[in-house]
Amino acid sequence: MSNAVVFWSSCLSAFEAELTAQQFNTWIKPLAVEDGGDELRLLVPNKFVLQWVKDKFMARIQLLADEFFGKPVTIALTLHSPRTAAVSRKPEAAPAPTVVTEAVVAESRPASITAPSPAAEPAATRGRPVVDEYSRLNPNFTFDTFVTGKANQLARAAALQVAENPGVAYNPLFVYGGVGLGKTHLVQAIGNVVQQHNKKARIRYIHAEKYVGDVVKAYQHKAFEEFKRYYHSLDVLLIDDIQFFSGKNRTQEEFFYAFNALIEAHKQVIITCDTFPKEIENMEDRLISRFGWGLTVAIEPPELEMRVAILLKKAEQERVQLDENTAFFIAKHIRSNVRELEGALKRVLAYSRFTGQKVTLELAKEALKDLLAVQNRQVSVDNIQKTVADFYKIKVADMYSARRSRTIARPRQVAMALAKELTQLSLPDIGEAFGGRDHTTVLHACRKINELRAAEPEMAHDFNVLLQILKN
Ligand SMILES: Nc1ncnc2c1ncn2[C@@H]1O[C@H](COP(=O)(O)OP(=O)(O)OP(=O)(O)O)[C@@H](O)[C@H]1O
Repeated sequence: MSNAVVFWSSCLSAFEAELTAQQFNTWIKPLAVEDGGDELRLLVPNKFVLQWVKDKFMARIQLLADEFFGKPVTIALTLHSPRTAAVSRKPEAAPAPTVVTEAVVAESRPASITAPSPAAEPAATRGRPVVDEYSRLNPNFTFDTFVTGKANQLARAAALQVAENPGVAYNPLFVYGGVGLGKTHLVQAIGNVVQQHNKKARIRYIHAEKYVGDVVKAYQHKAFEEFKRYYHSLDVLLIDDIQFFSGKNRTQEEFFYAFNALIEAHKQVIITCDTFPKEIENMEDRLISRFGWGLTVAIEPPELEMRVAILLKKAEQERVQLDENTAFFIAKHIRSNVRELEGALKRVLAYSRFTGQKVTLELAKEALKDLLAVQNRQVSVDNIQKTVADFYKIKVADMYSARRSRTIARPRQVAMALAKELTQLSLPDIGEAFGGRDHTTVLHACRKINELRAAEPEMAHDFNVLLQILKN
């Protein structure tokens, strides 16, 4: 199909205009085009994107293609990515040879860190497992109890795929997002489904800090062989908050071998983290690059309606009647993360039990009075301006100045978006606090920052960090 590239570039422009930046960057930008003779071949990086593009965008692409070429065009969606090679079941598509080489090197590490013979094992530790076999899955962390919204729908869809096809769909699955946004819940939901489908599956959920502890134990007991045997024999390894590996070189090395062994054997690895892989500090490059082999998905802070839905769901689980007005009140005031939202609801329910009164809006206001007072006191526009100026190393005065250079204007927009998110002020009020700017400028800033948060992991990260600082 000649002119395939020209067509694709016009198609990209059309989609860029029609979709949000997040949709465009997630679904359309990763595609490439190839001249397939009689047909047009669209190269897709993984099965997940393939299915989504097929369902949501194919009709539009077909229309654009027929228009461009002036005749009906056959379009083939084809999987094409080094990553898909790494996760394919086919033996020839196993991970790159370097992995095998490095795994072999692991076997011949210095004697001081390899397992001693049983006779050399200290009597006190003989027979004591270096890693306990208990798989700590919380049975309440299921897909059914996980409320879905824009903030987590992609992560949830990917998690479901992995739960249905462990070791095949995306390996590893890397879920990242701020504190208390449901990462642990979601990955444990995967573990629970896999366990239900296969009672014998060896599933290990472990918090990264505990894994570091296991490495230390293996050191102390000179039992790295046992450690390795255990971790390399799993069917599913769920490792939570991997940012805790930062700067822990020996742990990273051990995890590298476990990771390679599992991926090579088509066993599922699922990782959570508080940031995008490339932003994890003091983490070996070879690990960071491997984190991106499968699928990396974000969980964003939930928007208002989703927070309300979560509250209603939690109340239902507690068999408590919660009306929407009260749920909206709580959700409007507790914006930082789901854990805090849950905490606020628990407080309301405890207050209701304690006083023997039904849960009403009045009761919620009373129960959360202290919490909200602290919150309102803390988050003022002044506070936001100062925090953001410190964060980006600019002067606080630039928050109200007329300067328009990018290094000043962008942090100012971030501060405006934070003011919208964290205070009850109206857009004109916020404009006023930023040097008498028009409310449309504030609106534009909020939209722009939301777009950037969706499109650029760095902005999403900065914004979340600032939210956490301001809420604490
Ligand atoms: N979408 C959701 N639906 C229902 N409950 C949720 C949702 N998101 C989070 N929660 C609940 O919020 C609480 C905190 O979630 P979780 O522990 O999974 O967060 P996290 O992202 O792993 O946090 P951390 O970074 O601190 O490890 C849990 O009780 C969880 O059930």
